[in-house]
Amino acid sequence: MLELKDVSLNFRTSRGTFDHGVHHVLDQVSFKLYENETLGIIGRNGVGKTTMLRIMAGILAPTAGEVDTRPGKTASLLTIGLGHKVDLSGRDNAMLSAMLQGATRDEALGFLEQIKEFSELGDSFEEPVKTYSAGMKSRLGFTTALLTRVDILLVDEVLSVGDAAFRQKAEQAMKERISGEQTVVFVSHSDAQVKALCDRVIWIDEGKICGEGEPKVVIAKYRASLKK
Ligand SMILES: Nc1ncnc2c1ncn2[C@@H]1O[C@H](COP(=O)(O)OP(=O)(O)OP(=O)(O)O)[C@@H](O)[C@H]1O
Repeated sequence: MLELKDVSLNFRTSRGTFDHGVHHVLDQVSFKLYENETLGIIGRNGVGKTTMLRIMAGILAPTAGEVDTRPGKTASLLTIGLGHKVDLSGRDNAMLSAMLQGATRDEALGFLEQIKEFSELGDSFEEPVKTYSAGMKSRLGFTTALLTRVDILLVDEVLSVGDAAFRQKAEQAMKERISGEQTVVFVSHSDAQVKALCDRVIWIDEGKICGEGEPKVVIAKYRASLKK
């Protein structure tokens, strides 16, 4: 479905702490994403998980290496608050996001009432997003992405926000979506979520893949490494 071949990513930085102002985030990372699987990506803060998702979504170009996506397949990144136009209402943002994720205008219009209902935003759906709390923004972002269809869903930490009731509902909805014919890459710091949702896990550290395979096994190795 999608393959990373020897992908490296460097960021230029003004800080002198990195090698000559270059921060090497990913170093020749290669893996394949298979159709209908849910692949988890785990690792410490700042190791490059979000960066990897952004490369897979085509938002960032790798410094070296290649990303091959099967022709005609769309990948969409689901993150909180990214891309909201804050002066527009929740409804207009939902419409825009749905269309950006490949829905036609008529399809997007058809989604709006479902998005309003699932997100439980009520009358706030018609208010500008700049008046929303973080939890309200996450409800809008999550619901919009949940209801639109993409071939590869790239999910970045979206299940960790919102209040307990919405989180439970979001997890359940994500589970249903994943159990169907959906290819997913899932970044999360929650072991329970990764174990519940993922078929396979990749553990990233120091720019490289440190472990790969069965979620339970890889998570145990990752957790043990943190205690050293
Ligand atoms: N636009 C940028 N310019 C410079 N450095 C960046 C940029 N984006 C990310 N970085 C750096 O790249 C590294 C990887 O960041 P990334 O957000 O991918 O990590 P992460 O594994 O998703 O972290 P977390 O678990 O905290 O969300 C970090 O050290 C970060 O500071």
